[in-house]
Amino acid sequence: MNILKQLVPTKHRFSGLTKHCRVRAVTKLGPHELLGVLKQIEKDMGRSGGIRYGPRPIDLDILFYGKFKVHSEILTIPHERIWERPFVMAPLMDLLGSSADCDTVTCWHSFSLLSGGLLEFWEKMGGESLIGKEGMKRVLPIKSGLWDWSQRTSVMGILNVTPDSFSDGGKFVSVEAAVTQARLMISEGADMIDIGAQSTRPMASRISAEEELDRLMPVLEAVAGMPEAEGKLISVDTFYSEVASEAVSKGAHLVNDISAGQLDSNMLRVVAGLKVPYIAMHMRGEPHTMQNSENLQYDDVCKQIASEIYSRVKDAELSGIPAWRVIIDPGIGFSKKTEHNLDILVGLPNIRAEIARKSFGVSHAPMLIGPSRKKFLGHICSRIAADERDPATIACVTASVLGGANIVRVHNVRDNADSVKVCDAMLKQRSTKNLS
Ligand SMILES: Nc1ncnc2c1ncn2[C@@H]1O[C@H](COP(=O)(O)OP(=O)(O)OP(=O)(O)O)[C@@H](O)[C@H]1O
Ligand SMILES: Nc1nc2c(c(=O)[nH]1)N=C(CO)CN2
Ligand SMILES: [Mg+2]
Repeated sequence: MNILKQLVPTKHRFSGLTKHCRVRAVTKLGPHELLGVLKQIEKDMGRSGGIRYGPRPIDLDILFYGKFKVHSEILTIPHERIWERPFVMAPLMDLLGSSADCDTVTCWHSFSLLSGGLLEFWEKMGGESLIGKEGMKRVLPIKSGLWDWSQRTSVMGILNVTPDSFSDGGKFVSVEAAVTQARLMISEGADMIDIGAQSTRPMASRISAEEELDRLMPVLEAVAGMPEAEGKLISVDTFYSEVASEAVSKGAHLVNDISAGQLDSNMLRVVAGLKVPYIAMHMRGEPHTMQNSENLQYDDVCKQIASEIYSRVKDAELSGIPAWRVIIDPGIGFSKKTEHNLDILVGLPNIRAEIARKSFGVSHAPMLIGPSRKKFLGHICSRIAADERDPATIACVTASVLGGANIVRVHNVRDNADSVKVCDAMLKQRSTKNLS
């Protein structure tokens, strides 16, 4: 397996009856040497003889080799059957973006013999409409299984164990109160519980990782141990690597980082080692400075958020977190004015389209939206008390799900779960109609 360890699996988010994975990597091996090594790996993994094109434990093929074409008795590059196989094309597309970013990729496009390159070829094959069919779906490895996040929208219930959160500060600090709230949210339909022990509202003063851990751990352990939490996911809302690491060792399944790695230089490396999904949220500055005027300058908010999130995901990849483990979040209320939050809520498809210019893989990442009870809703609806902002939150959740969000982070699970169900039913109806 040595060679596979050297290779960096760039993006793979697909599963079906078989798992299909594409890897883009650098190697010193020549094409025939590489084929020899791949054949040896297949053999070591138990593939011997067997039916051509039939079931097998593993099949390693070379699709492209830089800009080269190879044609020998034992090797043809580009691989001859790329063009007839949606299960090859789909993950291959996720390695690309809509604009070719180097000569090699331009060359791969030219191999398709179409002026629109691989993109046109994929569209002709059926494109995005093939996902969900042909045994292909987008999934995220989580806990011990695969989470098929594209089938329906997930509801993340917020559990703040902070004395100073803007909406529910102080309410769930005791372990009993926190467990009761987690149990209630699960009974109301929460798929995940996001536990946070540090308030990140504007101007919140920062507490240390030690203090955060002291607040978090008793609650996390109690929630993780609840029989009702069986089959549910627990995320930890933290920007500290130490907290993320400790929390995952005690039962958290994913890390939710409002800073996308910018507030703790060890965060990305640590999360890479934890091998759990990572929520990378867009924010400029830190909670103390995010609403400063320099952090609120946008020409085109969706475009800039897309490009800034993409940079964070790229950093995460370079630190060892594969892009397919990343969940993206445009960060409602973080370094945003009311108008920016509204631009995001109506512009989620634009954010994805903008990311797609760089990487189809990242543009198809699960997207989380967290508008719950935020201040801009208070401004729009003249609701000073945060817990009066639930109807306004539902409006945002509705727009988000219809715009392509896959996870909504909310305080009031009961009412938002209904909104999500209706939106999912509408989306299903829309896709059925598009097919007919
Ligand atoms: N680009 C390529 N990548 C891998 N093998 C190739 C390539 N071009 C030609 N071959 C040859 O094809 C032979 C059979 O391939 P393999 O054993 O992978 O069959 P298969 O897996 O049933 O077919 P496929 O990979 O198309 O599904 C290999 O031994 C190899 O010599
Ligand atoms: N991923 C994510 N995490 C958060 C968010 C949010 O919008 N997204 N909002 C918060 C403040 O309420 C705290 N944490
Ligand atoms: Mg093969």
